[in-house]
Amino acid sequence: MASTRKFKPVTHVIFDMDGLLLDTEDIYTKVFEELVAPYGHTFDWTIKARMMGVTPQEGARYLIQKLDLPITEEQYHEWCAKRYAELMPTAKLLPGAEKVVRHLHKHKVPVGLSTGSDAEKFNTKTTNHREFFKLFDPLVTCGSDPEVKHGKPHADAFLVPATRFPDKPDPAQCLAFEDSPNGVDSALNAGMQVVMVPHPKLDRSLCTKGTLVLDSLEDFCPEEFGLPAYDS
Ligand SMILES: O=c1[nH]cc([C@@H]2O[C@H](COP(=O)(O)O)[C@@H](O)[C@H]2O)c(=O)[nH]1
Ligand SMILES: [Mg+2]
Repeated sequence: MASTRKFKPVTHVIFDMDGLLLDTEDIYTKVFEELVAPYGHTFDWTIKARMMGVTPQEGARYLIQKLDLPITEEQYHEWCAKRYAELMPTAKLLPGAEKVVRHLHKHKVPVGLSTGSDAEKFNTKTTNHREFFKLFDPLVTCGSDPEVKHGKPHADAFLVPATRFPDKPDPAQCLAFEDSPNGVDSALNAGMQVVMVPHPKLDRSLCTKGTLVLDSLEDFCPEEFGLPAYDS
């Protein structure tokens, strides 16, 4: 059979979370629009594209500085935490997320996760998806993991999870899935191939560096990266 493989074969997979597995980016947009409006600012996709994927600490520093907000980082985090608690548990899994993760897990493909979030916010977001997120090991929350010194777009956001797989794969054996430019940069800096599944509203000129760019996880063909094909 003609090889359906189009890319270098991989043996391990590391998924991003926000905006890739979990539909949280529109919630983030809503929270940040509410945060900046009282100061006469709008939270637009130019700013959002720069923030997606970074740790909460980085995000706070960036937004306060970029819009010269008259609030402290503590006030930013306090306000956001309150709105996340109210809104994030309603986040649904994105189309195709469950299918691809359960398929890889069933075929014993090691599946990890790396999110810019910290452990506390991760728990809030996954309130209604506890069983599903047990499928990921290793699971790295860059915002609170002492080994992650920088986080996305730096390589450590993907190198740290790669080193935590028991069989210690070479980063080139790992395939990353991301929705943000920072996340794609992080995976590429780590020497990994990366499938980008960008938000419909993300400027497509920022989506040119992914090994493969898809509109949805539902369009992913595992065999193109040497992974087990879906059972027909
Ligand atoms: O509009 C935004 N979306 C997302 C983030 C940040 O990106 C992280 C999502 O990371 P990831 O996509 O790697 O799961 C969130 O924890 C948050 O810190 C942000 O600052 N602003
Ligand atoms: Mg993301």
